[in-house]
Amino acid sequence: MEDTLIREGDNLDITKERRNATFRVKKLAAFIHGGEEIVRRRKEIYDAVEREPRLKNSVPIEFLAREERHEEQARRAVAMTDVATDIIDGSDMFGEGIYYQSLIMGRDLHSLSLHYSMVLPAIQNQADDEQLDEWLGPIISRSLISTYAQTELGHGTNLSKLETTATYDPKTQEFILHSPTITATKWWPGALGKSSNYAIVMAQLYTNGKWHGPHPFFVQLRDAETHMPLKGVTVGDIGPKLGINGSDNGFLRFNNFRIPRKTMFMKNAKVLPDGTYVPPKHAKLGFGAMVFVRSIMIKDQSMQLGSAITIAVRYSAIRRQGEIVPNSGEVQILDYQTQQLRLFPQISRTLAFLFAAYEVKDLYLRVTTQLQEGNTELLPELHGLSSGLKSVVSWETAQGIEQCRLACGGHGYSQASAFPEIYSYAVGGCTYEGENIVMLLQVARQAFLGLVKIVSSIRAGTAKLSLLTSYIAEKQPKTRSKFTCVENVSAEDLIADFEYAAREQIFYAYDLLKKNETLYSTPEEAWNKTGIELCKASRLHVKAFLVRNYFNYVSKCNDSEIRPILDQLGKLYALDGISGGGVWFTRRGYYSDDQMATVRQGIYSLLEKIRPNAVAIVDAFDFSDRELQSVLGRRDGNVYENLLKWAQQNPMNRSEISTAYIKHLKPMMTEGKSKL
Ligand SMILES: CCCCCCCCCCC/C=C/C(=O)SCCNC(=O)CCNC(=O)[C@H](O)C(C)(C)COP(=O)(O)OP(=O)(O)OC[C@H]1O[C@@H](n2cnc3c(N)ncnc32)[C@H](O)[C@@H]1OP(=O)(O)O
Ligand SMILES: Cc1cc2nc3c(=O)[nH]c(=O)nc-3n(C[C@H](O)[C@H](O)[C@H](O)COP(=O)(O)OP(=O)(O)OC[C@H]3O[C@@H](n4cnc5c(N)ncnc54)[C@H](O)[C@@H]3O)c2cc1C
Repeated sequence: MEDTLIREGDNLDITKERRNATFRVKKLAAFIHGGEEIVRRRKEIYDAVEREPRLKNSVPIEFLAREERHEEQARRAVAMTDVATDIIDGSDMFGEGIYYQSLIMGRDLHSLSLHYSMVLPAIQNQADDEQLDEWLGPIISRSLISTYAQTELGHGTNLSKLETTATYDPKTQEFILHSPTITATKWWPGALGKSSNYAIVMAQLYTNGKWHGPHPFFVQLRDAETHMPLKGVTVGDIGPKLGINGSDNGFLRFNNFRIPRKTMFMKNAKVLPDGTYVPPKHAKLGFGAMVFVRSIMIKDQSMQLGSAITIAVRYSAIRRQGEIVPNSGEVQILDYQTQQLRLFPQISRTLAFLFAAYEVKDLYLRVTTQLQEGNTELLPELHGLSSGLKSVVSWETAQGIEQCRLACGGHGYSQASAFPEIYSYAVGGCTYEGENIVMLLQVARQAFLGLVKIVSSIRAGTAKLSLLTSYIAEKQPKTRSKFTCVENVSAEDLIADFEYAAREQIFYAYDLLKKNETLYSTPEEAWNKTGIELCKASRLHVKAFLVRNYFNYVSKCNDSEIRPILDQLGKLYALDGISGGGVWFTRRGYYSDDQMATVRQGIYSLLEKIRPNAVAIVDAFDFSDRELQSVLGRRDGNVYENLLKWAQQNPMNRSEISTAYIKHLKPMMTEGKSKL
């Protein structure tokens, strides 16, 4: 990171903000990113990317039409991966990988996204030794391009009802892949339409007349030389989307397409030459690629929210609009209390999500090590943590980005702000890798070792609880929340408040489920009728995790310069959650009306404390202008002159007279004149 973010020629308001900060940005950046060495590496990577001519992003992506964008993103993806090993540690997908990619690709996916984010981890973790030998080389050398083809027109969430079949033929030792209906068409896979010549295909496995559920196969789709689809394969692009239009998300159909036996991933489940099926140690090991992306996307999402809030805070520091005291001059919009309430909680959320991303990364790595030793014990915990975080984080990120956009008024609506790109990219995370509500229901059913199962075992006194769930077994306090005022409240008290709310709702949802089981004829119907309350329980459970994890992470910081800032942001995160959560905290009088009013006072006082440091805090997220790609969020704060430049470089302004005028408007006006 740069020694100082202040330069000659910068906007005076933003410079003053930086000069008045009470801490050194470098220190906070080091804490946020996990140490000085990591920040130093970020700078090294940034410089290397800037030096590399092939990584120059000269075309402003937002002015490109879909096909041009797809082509430009393919060019960037190839250049990025050509030089990656000279610049980053490619094994660190959670850290250097995400950062490096964001510098080059911006907020978009591309021809190689799925190749690296799903296929590579699937091959590393689900291929047997022979398959690994055969597939890993071409994946790494990029002599083939691959994707992950699971979702179909008719089914995405419910994997057990996927319709694509893989029927084993022992005579030829082949599987026959087939799409029996229109709804069996694979639909959505990234880079499937035009880029990939291989795909992991999820298909229902049949051997010797028996069904064994969905299994992954590594399938060649296009000719290695001509890139034409192979006979029996129909493939194409599904068309423009809300975002990620650099990616050719595709459709795919098979017509009795034969593939060799060893194209089925065989580290876990196996089909022997005679068709005998050998089941895996854990039924869901074949879903590992999804768990990987759910784990990695938490950091990506927090960085999207972080870039949105950096843009909004910097812009709010240079934008002057209206007067607080009449005739005393227009104020920076950052001085409005309402603006602060819109923005500062997004700073806290970014940090809470980032610190949670560090935790899920650690768990993912532990589970991967365990799985290599054949131990599946921690898999359900990872499934729960990654599914729950994925849901809550992607939802709050999308809402937070939208608040940042609104907080920038009209300019927030322009592509020059970058908000449309950030939002349309990030909000995809609410849907892909498991629709958020569905994932919350998984949390209720299974996550953190199964909230629902936990409740019954706690009541029976037989619960085996992990660190993430042990609070559920604690007795609800009979007394009120200990909250008296923001100055005195401790991290432990705030964590206790969130655990109270989560515990209350978990037991409430459990009791309702049990009641519904007596009212409805099947447990599944009872489950459906309890769905809303179960989702609320999951959300509160995840929020309690986020608060606990935030304060645990921050407790490692002993630096008197930055610790107060982290404490203020943590308190704001928690108090904003309590104030917004209302009813969850007032149940059984746990929070009184007076306490709630004091919470709100506490928030106002935190906003005031954070205000002088707001620009410096977002500076510490360490986003370069290259990453932000936002005229509003420029480091130098020189927004207005650059908005004008941005508009002037717009291809529509290349000529004074537009074709729309020549073809349509001029004839109309001429005709109008003739009628005068
Ligand atoms: C460098 C920058 C990187 C940034 C990242 C950006 C890259 C983004 C690229 C985006 C690409 C997107 C790709 C995709 O979207 S791929 C398709 C993803 N699809 C889904 O996620 C589908 C969602 N559905 C499911 O996961 C399952 O069907 C569902 C979990 C909903 C149910 O599964 P199923 O019906 O098979 O199982 P049951 O409900 O019967 O449950 C049985 C038990 O198994 C447990 N379970 C389920 N899944 C798992 C798992 N993965 N691991 C461990 N355990 C699992 C489940 O909880 C049940 O447990 P219990 O019986 O104990 O209750
Ligand atoms: C940007 C993007 C990229 C993608 N990339 C890929 C890819 O590379 N490969 C791939 O295979 N797929 C990909 N997908 C597909 C994605 O994984 C699915 O869209 C996602 O899993 C949701 O499934 P669905 O579309 O079937 O939604 P549906 O399941 O039809 O969901 C529709 C609604 O029904 C509700 N619902 C569904 N089931 C239940 C239930 N059991 N209980 C309660 N409510 C329920 C949902 O909550 C939701 O509100 C991508 C999708 C997007 C948007």
